[in-house]
Amino acid sequence: MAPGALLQEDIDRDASFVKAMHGNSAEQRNAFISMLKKDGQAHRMVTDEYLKHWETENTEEAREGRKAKYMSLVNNYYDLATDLYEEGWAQSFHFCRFAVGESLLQALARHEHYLAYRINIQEGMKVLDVGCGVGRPAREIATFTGCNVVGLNNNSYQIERARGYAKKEGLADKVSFVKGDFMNIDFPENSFDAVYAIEATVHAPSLQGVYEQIHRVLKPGGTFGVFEWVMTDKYDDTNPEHRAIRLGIERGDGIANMTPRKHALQAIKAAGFTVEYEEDLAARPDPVPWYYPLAGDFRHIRSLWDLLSVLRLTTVGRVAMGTLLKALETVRMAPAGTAETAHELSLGADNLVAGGKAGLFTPMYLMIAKKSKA
Ligand SMILES: CC(C)=CCC[C@@H](C)[C@H]1CC[C@H]2C3=C(CC[C@]12C)[C@@]1(C)CC[C@H](O)C[C@@H]1CC3
Repeated sequence: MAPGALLQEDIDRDASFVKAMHGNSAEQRNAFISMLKKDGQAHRMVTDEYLKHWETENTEEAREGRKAKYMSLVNNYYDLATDLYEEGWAQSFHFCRFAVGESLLQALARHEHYLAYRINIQEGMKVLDVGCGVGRPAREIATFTGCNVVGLNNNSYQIERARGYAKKEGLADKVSFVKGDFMNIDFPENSFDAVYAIEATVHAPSLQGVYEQIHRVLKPGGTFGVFEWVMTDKYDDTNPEHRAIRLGIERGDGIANMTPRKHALQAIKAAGFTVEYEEDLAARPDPVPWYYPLAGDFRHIRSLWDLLSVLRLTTVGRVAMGTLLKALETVRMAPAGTAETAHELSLGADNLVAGGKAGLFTPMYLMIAKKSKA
């Protein structure tokens, strides 16, 4: 089956799972309470569905299977992970560089401002955010630049939460959210002045496919900027340890197929873009590495608040969270499968840190690309 071609049964099953599982929990602003308000049986089914994608071995054939099912894989993943992300990290579902003494929230916002600056977003522009999560970057960039952002996302639960936050923050006239598949973007060609994607297009079954869609909806002369998740040039596909890290990241982060950096660069060019700039920002000699909160490196902590936030993200903090969730599951206060999901995310985090430390993986391969004027 061609990437982007979806099985109707997957779409229907996803829609009924979402309705049954989330109920009205998207309206609850506190993510931890949202997590407790899921339907237990539906949550268990979605957890099992997600884990089923990983029953096959670490082969390219198995990846082809996951690529064909990317939509249910990614939707299952975010149906399970969204509340945990918000609770344990922030409403910005991405990594960032850190300046010395900078808090996580400051650094996340700065990373978003940097991309907006690199693609030259100006006041009043119409901008597309591809894979917008619960919309924190869209709200930040709209506020920072005065542009109007449309967030595209295929996860209904995230869309509902994104709309709720925009309304609450009085930004509903500046940002809007549309449910849709980034492999088949449902906007006319030449619709947007600029497009950005922050750590989202890695979920696509084909980078060229998603970049082609972005190219189509971007106005001639417009700029696309992306922070891509890729394996770096140091990654050796014949090395079993490297392959295990790649698979661990894919499984822990809802990714059907993560590709090497060179492939991403070829894909954006093949999609019709002229690449103006490309750089792995993780390769800069920063004093504080991007993975420090997950690695629990206490040398970089500057305040009590930093300590409290980072403690929760370390292996010990993650195990403590898993234990709490298991206890809540036992007394039926948390839906079945919550602790298992937290465990999967935690294993993924260990692989992200291992990949980051070894320089095999980057979540911030920056590409700035233009659509020609003609
Ligand atoms: C999946 C993609 C493409 C991007 C998301 C990047 C990050 C925001 C996440 C990657 C690993 C995540 C983990 C958590 C929060 C969000 C991430 C950092 C937790 C800390 C959430 C709380 C859980 O108990 C443990 C998670 C570990 C992984």
